[in-house]
Amino acid sequence: MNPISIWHSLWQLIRYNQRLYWADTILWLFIAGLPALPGLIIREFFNALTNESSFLLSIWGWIALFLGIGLARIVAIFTGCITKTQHRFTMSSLIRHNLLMGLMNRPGAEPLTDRGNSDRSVSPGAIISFFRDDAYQLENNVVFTNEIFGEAVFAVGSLVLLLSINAQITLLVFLPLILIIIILQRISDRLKLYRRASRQATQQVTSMVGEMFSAVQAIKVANAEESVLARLRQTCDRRQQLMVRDRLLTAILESSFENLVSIGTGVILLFAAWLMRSPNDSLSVGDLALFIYYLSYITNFFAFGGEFLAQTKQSEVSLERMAGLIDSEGSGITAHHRLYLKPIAKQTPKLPRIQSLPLLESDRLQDLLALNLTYCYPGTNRGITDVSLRLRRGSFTVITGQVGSGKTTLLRVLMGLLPMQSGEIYWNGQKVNNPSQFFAPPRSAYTPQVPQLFSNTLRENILLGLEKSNEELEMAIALAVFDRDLATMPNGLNTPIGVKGMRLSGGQLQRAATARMLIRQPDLLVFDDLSSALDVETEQKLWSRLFSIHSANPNWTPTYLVVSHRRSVLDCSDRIILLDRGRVEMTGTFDDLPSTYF
Ligand SMILES: Nc1ncnc2c1ncn2[C@@H]1O[C@H](COP(=O)(O)OP(=O)(O)OP(=O)(O)O)[C@@H](O)[C@H]1O
Repeated sequence: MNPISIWHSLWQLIRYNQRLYWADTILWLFIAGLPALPGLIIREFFNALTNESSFLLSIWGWIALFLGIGLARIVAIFTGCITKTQHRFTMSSLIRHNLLMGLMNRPGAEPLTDRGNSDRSVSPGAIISFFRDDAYQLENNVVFTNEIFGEAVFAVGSLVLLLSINAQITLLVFLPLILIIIILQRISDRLKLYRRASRQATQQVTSMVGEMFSAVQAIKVANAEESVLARLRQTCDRRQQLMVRDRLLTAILESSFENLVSIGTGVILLFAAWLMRSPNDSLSVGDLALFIYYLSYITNFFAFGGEFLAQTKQSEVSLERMAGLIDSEGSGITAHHRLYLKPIAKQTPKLPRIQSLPLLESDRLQDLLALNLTYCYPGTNRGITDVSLRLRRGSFTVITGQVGSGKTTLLRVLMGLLPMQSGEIYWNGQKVNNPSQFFAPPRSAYTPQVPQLFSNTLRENILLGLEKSNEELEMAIALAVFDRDLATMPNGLNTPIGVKGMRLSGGQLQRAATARMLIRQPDLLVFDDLSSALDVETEQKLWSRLFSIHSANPNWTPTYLVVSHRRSVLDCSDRIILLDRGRVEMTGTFDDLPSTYF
């Protein structure tokens, strides 16, 4: 994988909305540049006092001129705030969008890891620090570029002006710059090291808070409140130390740059004063005033530039972290995608409709072949090895085996939810190169042992943004044997089901997830052990409704792949795959199962 270039990434971000970027840049040029005008006025004013200027104004004229410039700057600042806010929001939205898309495109059951941190696993709680802090860091860095651009333009202008007044003194301004560059070079590794450590410490805290909240019951049952809190305190203390170290280094650097340029300015002015005392001095009082005024433009730019470079080093850490999380190059974080944000003074664009397009006839499942699928969980020899299977259109295949024999792993590898380490999958004879994107509705749908539902209404959970008629919704609910349960809910489909569906029973959760699956009318229906949450009668009813799909709807011929231990399910299967310690022990029918199985 190519190393990530922060400069290239910043350029990619700048290019995303160039109109907005340049509008903001021009406004910030005004904001940075308007204070330069008083410098010229000051020169004329002082020269007028010593009769060296032909630009004569009354005292009110001078005041009006200053006020006019001040007013223009206020207007520029207000307008600049609008463009700046929009630009900031656009930048962080793009980064967060890409981060989210990267996470969505990963094999869904693979644990999240931080490649930049020895492949340590990242808990869902810790993701916050990537989305919040790292995205913000990059956003800050991009918007800094147009401010620094404005500063640079005026610094160069000032430099030219000062060189024309006195080149000797002007060249002295480069002394602080040289020192700033030396300091930055020496400190850049440490800057990155401290930033990485503080980000990881934040990640540990958010991760622990997330785990604690999702395990409140377990903590209480174990009477472990004190020790969990002590551990949290320890993690927070460590974060505090690392954050202080990181912030302190940044603050020391910033103040060093500012002090360096201030001291440099002092030295230059002393030198200028000394020059003015010499008999062949060519510096007028107005020139000196102008010199003092414009000198700060150049020196401030150096201090600002130093801070910008230090910030860029820290952004490099953020970029590496985010790219490591989604296992992509840095370009994945800054890739251009449409965002549907509200533009300034325009209506918010409409989001595209989510439609489930029917499969082409040629794409419908006729034959699914998986050859030698192998996957071992990281750091273990557990998982599945060399598992092959074949599914024909309309068939009913059951995967069975002892607890821990690899049934769930096999389904996940086949569906692309875990990345296979070796093996091949063919859909109608065509090789499937990216199972995680291929095995999705309307080709296939999967209900895991513990389905994930969201804190929303039942309708939203089943549709997940899909546009379907009420009849289709009702049909999917009836097929999933959820109709009776629904009839007892006063708000029907508009019933909120609570966080992760906690207001539903285990069986209701599983059947709601089944309805979510069926409304998409997939060709391949994959279930992981429905019997874990359903009683025998409900499960039987569910199977009889699922098997009636084709007769009720001849355009839909589902193929079934299920994990089950239940005799009744095994008995009506076309094919059984018996797994043992991650390998296929037997492929056959119910009668072929070894007598020791039951
Ligand atoms: N995330 C994981 N990390 C490490 N090992 C795992 C992980 N998940 C499962 N395993 C191990 O992989 C093996 C297969 O697990 P799997 O969940 O596929 O079995 P299973 O047959 O579906 O079990 P069950 O009948 O309990 O659902 C087991 O030995 C299990 O301990």
